Amino acid sequence: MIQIKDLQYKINGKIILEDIFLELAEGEFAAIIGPNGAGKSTLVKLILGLLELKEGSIFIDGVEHYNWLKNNTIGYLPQYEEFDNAFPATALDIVLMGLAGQLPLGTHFNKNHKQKAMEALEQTGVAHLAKELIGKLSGGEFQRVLLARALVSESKYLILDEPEASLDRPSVESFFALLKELNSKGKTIITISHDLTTLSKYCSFLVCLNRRLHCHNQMELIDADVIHKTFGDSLRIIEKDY
Ligand SMILES: Nc1ncnc2c1ncn2[C@@H]1O[C@H](COP(=O)(O)OP(=O)(O)OP(=O)(O)O)[C@@H](O)[C@H]1O
Repeated sequence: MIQIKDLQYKINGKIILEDIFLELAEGEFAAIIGPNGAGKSTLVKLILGLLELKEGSIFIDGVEHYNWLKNNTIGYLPQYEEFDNAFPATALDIVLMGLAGQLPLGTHFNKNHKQKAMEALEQTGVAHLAKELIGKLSGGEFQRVLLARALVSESKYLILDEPEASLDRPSVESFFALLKELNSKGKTIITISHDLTTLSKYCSFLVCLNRRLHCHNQMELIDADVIHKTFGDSLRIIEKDY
C-alpha cells in the first residue's frame, strides 16, 4: 500500500502540490490525470524518491518511503527517454540497465541477470528483438523494451509517466492490455495519462490532480463533474467505453 499524508511541494516558493492525502491499495491499476503542469510527474517523482520530500509523508507498505527504497525498488518508465539512435546498445543491454542497482561495484552482469532480462523481454512480447540495436526498433517496440527494463527488478510496484505518448492507437491498446495482464498477475500500477478513453477501459482507480487532489477513488465512482473541475474548461469530451 502507498499512503501519502499532508504532502506539499514547492519549487522556488511556487506551490506545485498542496494538501495531498492519498491511499492506494495493493493490486490497484491507478491512473493519475490532470492538465499540463498539474504536478503529476512531480508527485510520482516524490514517491520514487527522485525528488526530496520536505513537507508531509509517504509510506510504502507501512514503512517511511526513503527507508523502504533502501531495500526495495519501484519499476519506473519515465516520461521521455531520449536515446541516441546510433548508441550501440541492444534491447537486452537496455533491460539489463534495470538491474544495475543490484550489481556490486566492479562486477559484471552474469548469466542469471541475462536470464532475468530475457524473461522481462518475453513478458513484454519483444524477446525476439533482444539482440537488435535500439536504433532499429520502432517507437512501440522500444517502449516495450523500456517497460521490460522497468519490470526486470521484479518490484511489486510499477509507475509509468505517459507511456502512450509515443504510441499510435493500436499500440496504446495493446500496451494497456499488457499492463492490465501484469496487474491481474499482482503488479500494483500507477500510470500518468491523458488518454481518458483508454483509462476508463483498463484502470481500476482514478486520481484527478491539479495542484490539489480533486478526486481519488474507484474508477466507476468518478463522475464527469469532478473531471471537469480538474481540467477546467480545457476538457470538452469524455468518452467512456466500459
Ligand atoms: N525543475 C523545475 N523548476 C521549476 N519548475 C518546475 C520544475 N519541474 C517542474 N516544475 C513546474 O512544476 C509544475 C508541475 O510540473 P509537472 O511536470 O509535475 O506537471 P505535469 O502534471 O506532469 O505536467 P505534464 O502533463 O505537462 O507532463 C509545472 O508548473 C512545472 O513548470
